[in-house]
Amino acid sequence: QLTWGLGKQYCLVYGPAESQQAVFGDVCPLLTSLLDGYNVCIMAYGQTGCGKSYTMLGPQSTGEPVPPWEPHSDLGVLPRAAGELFRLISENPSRSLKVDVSIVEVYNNDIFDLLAKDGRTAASGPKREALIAQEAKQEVCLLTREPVHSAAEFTALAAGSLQLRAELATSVHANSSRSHLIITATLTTAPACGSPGKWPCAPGPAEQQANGPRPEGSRRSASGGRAWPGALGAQRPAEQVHAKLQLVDLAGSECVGVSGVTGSALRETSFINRSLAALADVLGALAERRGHVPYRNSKLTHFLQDVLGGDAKLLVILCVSPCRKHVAETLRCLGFGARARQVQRGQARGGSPAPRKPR
Ligand SMILES: Nc1ncnc2c1ncn2[C@@H]1O[C@H](COP(=O)(O)OP(=O)(O)OP(=O)(O)O)[C@@H](O)[C@H]1O
Repeated sequence: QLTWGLGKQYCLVYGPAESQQAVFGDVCPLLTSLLDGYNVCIMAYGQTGCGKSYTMLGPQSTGEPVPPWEPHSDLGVLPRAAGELFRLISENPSRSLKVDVSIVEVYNNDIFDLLAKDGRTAASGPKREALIAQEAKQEVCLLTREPVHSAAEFTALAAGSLQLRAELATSVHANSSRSHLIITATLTTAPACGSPGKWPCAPGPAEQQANGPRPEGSRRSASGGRAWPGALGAQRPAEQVHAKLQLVDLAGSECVGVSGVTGSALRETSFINRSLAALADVLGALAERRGHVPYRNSKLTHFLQDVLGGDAKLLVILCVSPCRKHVAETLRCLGFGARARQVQRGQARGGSPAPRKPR
């Protein structure tokens, strides 16, 4: 694995024997930045079967029950980040930070809300496309948001949603993800509703009007009222978005000749490769500081527009195969990382973790 940190622009390299704990050791300072108010995105990119889901989610990336927390276990970035997030929140309870989680997959260039519930039974229903609404002439993606109160709740929610994620056995990987998975934790601060300490507040009539009707079955909660790319719901003015953490497990880039897919799987591969190419195009446009950045060429880049083009802290984890036969894909992956590294971000808004020396 190689990690490219945008903004600070540094690169760390991990060998095959490196532990998940060691990888997270270098990711962890970003959680402090999150609590400091930065938006943070951690994204895994690479060839199919190279360990993206393993790195991001751990061995339970196939939706198996989450093992108990142990620092030396194989837990991935997500459960570790969740643990660190709630540890940091508990250190300063006076800030009254609240965490809501939304989980989507981008499959065949459509966005699916993996937390959408069946309206009547409130149970996980069949996978449902995210609802799009028009708000102030902008498209807003209305997603289900689940409040979580502990790392265990956060991790269990993610593990449950993985069972809905599109997978397929290919000749390269038996559990190949066919979609991009985006897990977003939104941190909000307590609303200013006249009586300090009352949390949560019931929305007032004006606020309800501003929000409009909720999508059926949705438990949409507070949000910053963002436009489509980072857009995670309609605005509730009383609540302030403090920062947003996005964990992105991209579908793997794939050479059709090697993976041997046909039919609908071939169509999926084509969508995956096109969206990854669109992501590379966006990074290329940002790196060259072009006037037009083609975010709208794919739902993936449109959804991630906030973190790609904004002043969020973006960390790209490249997963590459050590096998000689995959050298072409490996070089492509490194090319993506090099492009990401050329993107100049805005000036940091505050203190940021010092980069460690490459190993
Ligand atoms: N560092 C590692 N240690 C042990 N096993 C690993 C490691 N990385 C990956 N694996 C194993 O390799 C297999 C493929 O990994 P994974 O599912 O994470 O690949 P992927 O890059 O997400 O693939 P795809 O893009 O096709 O979904 C899995 O069985 C996983 O458990």
